[in-house]
Amino acid sequence: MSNEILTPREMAEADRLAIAAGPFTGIQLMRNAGAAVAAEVLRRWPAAIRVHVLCGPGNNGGDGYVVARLLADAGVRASVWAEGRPKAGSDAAQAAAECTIEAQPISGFMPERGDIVIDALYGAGLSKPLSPNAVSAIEKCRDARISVVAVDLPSGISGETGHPVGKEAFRAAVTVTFARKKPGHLLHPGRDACGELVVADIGIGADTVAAIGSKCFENGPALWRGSFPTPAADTHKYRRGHVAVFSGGAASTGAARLSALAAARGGAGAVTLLSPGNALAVNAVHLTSVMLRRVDDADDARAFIADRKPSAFVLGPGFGVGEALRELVFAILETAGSETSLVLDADGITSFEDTPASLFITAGVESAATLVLTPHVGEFARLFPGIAGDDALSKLDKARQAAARLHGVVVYKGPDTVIASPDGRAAINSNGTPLLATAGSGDVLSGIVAALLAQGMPAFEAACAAVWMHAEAARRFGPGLIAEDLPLALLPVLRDLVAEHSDGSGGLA
Ligand SMILES: NC(=O)C1=CN([C@@H]2O[C@H](COP(=O)(O)OP(=O)(O)OC[C@H]3O[C@@H](n4cnc5c(N)ncnc54)[C@H](OP(=O)(O)O)[C@@H]3O)[C@@H](O)[C@H]2O)[C@@H](O)CC1
Ligand SMILES: [K+]
Repeated sequence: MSNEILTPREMAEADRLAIAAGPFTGIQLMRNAGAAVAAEVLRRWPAAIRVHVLCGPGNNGGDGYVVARLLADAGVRASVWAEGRPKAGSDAAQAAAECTIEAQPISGFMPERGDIVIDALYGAGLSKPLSPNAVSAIEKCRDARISVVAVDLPSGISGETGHPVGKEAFRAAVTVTFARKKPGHLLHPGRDACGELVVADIGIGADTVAAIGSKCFENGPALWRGSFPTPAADTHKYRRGHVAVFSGGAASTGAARLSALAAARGGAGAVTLLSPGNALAVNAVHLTSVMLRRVDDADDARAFIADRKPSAFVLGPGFGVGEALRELVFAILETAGSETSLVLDADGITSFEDTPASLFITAGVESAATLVLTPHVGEFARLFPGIAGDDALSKLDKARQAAARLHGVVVYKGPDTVIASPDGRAAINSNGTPLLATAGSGDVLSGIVAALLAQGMPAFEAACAAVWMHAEAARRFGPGLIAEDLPLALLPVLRDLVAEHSDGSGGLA
C-alpha cells in the first residue's frame, strides 16, 4: 500500500529505520529530497530566472541548501536567505557546506514579482510560532504574488494537525513532501496552504513504512476495494441487503426519502421506509420501488425487525429530536442483533446531546447492532464536547477518540471528512468538494453507508467507501448539483468500481 499517512513523529521513525537499514545515509536521503524539489521547480518553471531559497536551522533547511546548489548548477540565479544556522556535524550542516552560495540573513529577503521562492524554513520540526522575520517573509511573498514551493510542508503549518502553530503560515503553489503524506497535508486549513501536493520517493521503502504500523490512510478505493460488494449471479433482492429508513412526521419526510433512494442506488436489494401514520399518505405519493410500512413507535419497530429482519437502518434525517428517537435507537441496538447496523445521523445525533453516555454504553454491548455515526462539526461537539474543545487534538485524533468512546464508527464530516473505527484505524478523505455543501447531501450519504452495510461490507470500509463515492459523484456531476441529483449521479461511479472489481484492473486510484 502507498496510502498510509504518517505523522511527523512516525516519519522521523521511518527516516531512522531507513538509515539503519541502508543503503542511504541521512545526508543521501537529504540530497534525494532536495533533488526531488529542484526537479519539480525546473519542471514547472523551466524558464525560472531568479529563485530565492529560505533555509531554516534544521533538516528542512538542509533540504533547502541542496535545492539551492542544484538550481545554481542548472544555471538558475539562486540566492539563499537563512534563519539560524544548522548545528555543527548535522546532515543539514553538511548540505550547507556543499552549497557554495553565500547565505544571507532572512531579514534582507526582498522578492520581486516573477521570482520563485522555495520555503525550506521549517517542516516536521516546527515547534513554535514563526519568528517576526519569517512572518515578514510570508507577507513579502503575498504582496508580490510570488509562487512559493514548500519543502515538506508550508512553514507555519503543523504536520500533525494541519493548523497553523502561530497566526501565520506560507501559502504554497506546490508542496513537495517525502515518502508519504502527513495529516497536515490533508486536514484543513493545511490542505489549502499546500497548494498542489507532490509526494516524492526519496528511497524510504514500502517495507520500512509498513514497519511503522500506521493505522491511518488516505481514503480511496485502494483502501476498501477488496470488500466492495458485487452481486453474485445467484443473488436475490434480500440477499443484496434490506435497508430500513425512518421517516419524520408529515411535514418532514423528504430527508428520509432521499436517504432511502440513495440506499437503493447504493445497491441495497430492498429498501423500506418506516413512516409514522400521519405521514403515510405523503410518503406513499412519492414512493415507487421503495416499500412503505407504518411504524409509530419502538414497539412497532421491534415488530418490524422480528418480521422482516432488515440488515441496516438509517435513523435521524428529518426525524425530529427527542425521546421517541432515543427509544427507537435502543430498540434497534438491543434487538436487531450484532449482524445488523444502524446509521445514526442528524437528529439521531442531537437527540443524545444531554445523555451521550446512554448511547455509548448501549452501543458497547457485544450483542448490539453496529453503530455508524455521521456528525458534522456542530453535531460532533454536541456528543463529544470535551474532545471537540481540545485544541491540541487534530481532527484525526478527535474522530479516533470519539470512535473509541462510541464503540462505533465515526464519520466526522466536513471538507476533510475523517472516518474512524473503534479499533484505531482511520482514514482522511481527500476528494471532497464544496458542491456537497447543499441541503440533503448528508441524508444521501447516510443512505449510501447503509446500502453498503446491508450488503455485508464491514462498517469502517462501508463508511470510507460511501464518503468517497458520495464526493466522487458530486465531482463528476459538477455545478448545479442538488441532493436529489446525487443518487443518480452515483451510477457512473458505481459502474467504474464494479468494472474495476470484476476485471481487477485497479483503474481507480
Ligand atoms: N524525516 C525524513 O524522512 C527526512 C526529512 N527531511 C527533512 O527534514 C525535515 C525535518 O527536520 P527537523 O526535524 O530538523 O525539523 P525542521 O522542520 O527542520 O525544524 C527544526 C529546527 O527548527 C527549529 N524551530 C522549529 N520551529 C521554529 C520556529 N517557529 N522558529 C524558529 N526555530 C524553529 C527547531 O528548534 P527547537 O524546536 O529545537 O528549538 C530546530 O532547530 C523534514 O521536514 C524534511 O524537510 C529530509 O531531509 C529527508 C528525510
Ligand atoms: K517548509
